[in-house]
Amino acid sequence: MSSVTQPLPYLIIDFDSTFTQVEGLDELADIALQHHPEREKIVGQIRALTDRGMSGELNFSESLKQRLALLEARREHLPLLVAQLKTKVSDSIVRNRSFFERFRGRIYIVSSGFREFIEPVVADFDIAPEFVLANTFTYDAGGQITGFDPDNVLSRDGGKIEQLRQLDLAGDVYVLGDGYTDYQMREAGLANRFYAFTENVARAAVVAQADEVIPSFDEFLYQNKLPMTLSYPKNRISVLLLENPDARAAELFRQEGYQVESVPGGLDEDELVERIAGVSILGIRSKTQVTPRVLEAANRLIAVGAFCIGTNQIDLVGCMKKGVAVFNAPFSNTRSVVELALGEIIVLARRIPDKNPKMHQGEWDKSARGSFEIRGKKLGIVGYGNIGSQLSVVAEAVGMQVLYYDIAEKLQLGNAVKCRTLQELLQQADVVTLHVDGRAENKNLIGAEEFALMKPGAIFLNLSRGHIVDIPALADAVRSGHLGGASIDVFPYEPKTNHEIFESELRGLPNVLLTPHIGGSTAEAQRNIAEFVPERIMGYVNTGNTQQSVNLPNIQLPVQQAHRLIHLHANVPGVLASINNLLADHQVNILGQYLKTNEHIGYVITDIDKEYAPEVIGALRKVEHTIKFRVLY
Ligand SMILES: NC(=O)C1=CN([C@@H]2O[C@H](COP(=O)(O)OP(=O)(O)OC[C@H]3O[C@@H](n4cnc5c(N)ncnc54)[C@H](O)[C@@H]3O)[C@@H](O)[C@H]2O)C=CC1
Ligand SMILES: O=C(O)C(=O)COP(=O)(O)O
Repeated sequence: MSSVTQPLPYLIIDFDSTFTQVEGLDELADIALQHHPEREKIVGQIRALTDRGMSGELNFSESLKQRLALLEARREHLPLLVAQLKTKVSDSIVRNRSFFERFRGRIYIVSSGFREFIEPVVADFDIAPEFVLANTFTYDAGGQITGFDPDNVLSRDGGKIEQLRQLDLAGDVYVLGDGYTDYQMREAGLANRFYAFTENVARAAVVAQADEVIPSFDEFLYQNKLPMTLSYPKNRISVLLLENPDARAAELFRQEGYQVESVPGGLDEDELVERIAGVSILGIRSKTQVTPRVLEAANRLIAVGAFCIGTNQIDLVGCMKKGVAVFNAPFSNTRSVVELALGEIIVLARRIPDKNPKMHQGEWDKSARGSFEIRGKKLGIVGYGNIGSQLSVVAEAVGMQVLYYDIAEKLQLGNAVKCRTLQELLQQADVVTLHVDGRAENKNLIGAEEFALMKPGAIFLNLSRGHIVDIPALADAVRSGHLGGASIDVFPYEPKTNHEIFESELRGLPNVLLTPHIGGSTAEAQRNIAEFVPERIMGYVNTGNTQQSVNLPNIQLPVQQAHRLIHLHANVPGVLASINNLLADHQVNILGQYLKTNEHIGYVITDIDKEYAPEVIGALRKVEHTIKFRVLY
């Protein structure tokens, strides 16, 4: 509920690459040269000239003259251009359309572009022709654009300065633009402030001169306490991505208007403590530990995205108590792990890990010794969750008999047989594969005793978490020949980057297949994860929806009505009553309310009418036991 406290300054807004995402003349060239054999070359030349003009490298009228000469455009191309530009208005301008309508008469478009295409585009935003100051084209008798009206001040060097001087505006003047000529109005003392608008293009020479750099129009409105469509500028949401999630993740966050930074590889605790201040969204994979110390240093964290399945690396309760939502991708790489597990079972059953290196050394070792089919063999799945149960289906399809053991009651798929104890499973299975989650209690779930229970010659797989298996005990079981082979994808310590050496006593053991934690590393899985997690996080930021959050009470919310109050609080009696009493005292009309609690926190969402006194918000922030509070509109 921002309210305008002072008269709006005059806003001088540039058109090309500010009001719209693109340069009008570049687009016109695209249209006019559509069937020209050298179209790409000429469009490229025009773009280069635009850039040189915008960054101050080439004087403006020269750049304009050269561009128009290359253009070969005609009058009938202009309606096409206008239609195209209407679809390319900058997102944050479109979002705040009502601002332009409300402040009609205070906003000028001052542009070295051309009135013929600017006027109809900005008319949709209630900007009248007399508030558009721009060049005009000249045409020959046949309708070909021949140049520009040289009497127009805007066609000359320093044209914007002269134009603004002629306007002689009384009161504060703020200029918003992406080009050097926009800054020059401020330099000439005709504007009080220059805002470099970087939503579409950021030019270093321009940014360097700006009073403020605004990655969106929302940011301008927010800084000046002006009414805006969003409750918070998205460009203020900063994302830190670690461990190389698929590039699609950064792309989606950027499209949303967030500021994204990526660090290849992982960061250790100290490094992350250093980096986390100011970060709103942290994206990690299985390696990065989000510890209590990291959370203590996280002063703006809204959400953590685990771009994987496992979340044992995250202090989930600590996040919850801080009101930080954690989301993962619970099924995006399930199939990838299953396929790898199945392949490994076959590869180990044929002793390929021994045979393959020999072949590379030139040694021909043809023999059936120790090799067997997997058809009819017993596969023991420990942990019958999403991966375990999917593997069960696929393994039966290739003729294996499936046994499983899970601490939770699970739906038995196909002909799988449930074991009542882990020991029962270990004693019967020809192949034992681990798919439990990485909870701390599972540390060393499989050690010397468990290996001893397995059948002689049994094959063992771990694609779950490294700490589940006692590695020295596994190495002994392989060395002694008790195990027929093993395939290990996850390790108690895993290198932070691809440049670090992998150390393990499993290296060099017979019929042992070692993989660098790649169970979920397929193009399909990584792409799916990179879409799934950002979508959940952006949904949470935009609507408060916590569905599929792994640590906050899950509420799937209906479409927001008017304004939405989002309140996370310690789960102690009386908080909901305090909120509702406060709303009642201020006569706020509640349109809908949704509450869910768990043992630590309560999550309450209240949709209210738009009309309320602004002090309600301040009072709600102060409700005792509040962890996080925000308003969405
Ligand atoms: N190698 C890799 O690249 C990947 C590894 N993973 C790991 O696989 C794990 C499992 O993934 P999902 O099947 O999706 O998880 P899930 O949560 O659906 O299944 C885990 C199952 O293990 C059971 N469980 C936990 N502790 C147990 C124990 N001590 N004994 C028997 N059962 C136990 C749970 O009750 C649950 O049914 C993940 O938590 C992750 O650590 C996941 C994806 C890729
Ligand atoms: O999904 C998981 O839990 C995994 O173990 C995969 O982890 P990663 O994304 O490869 O670090």
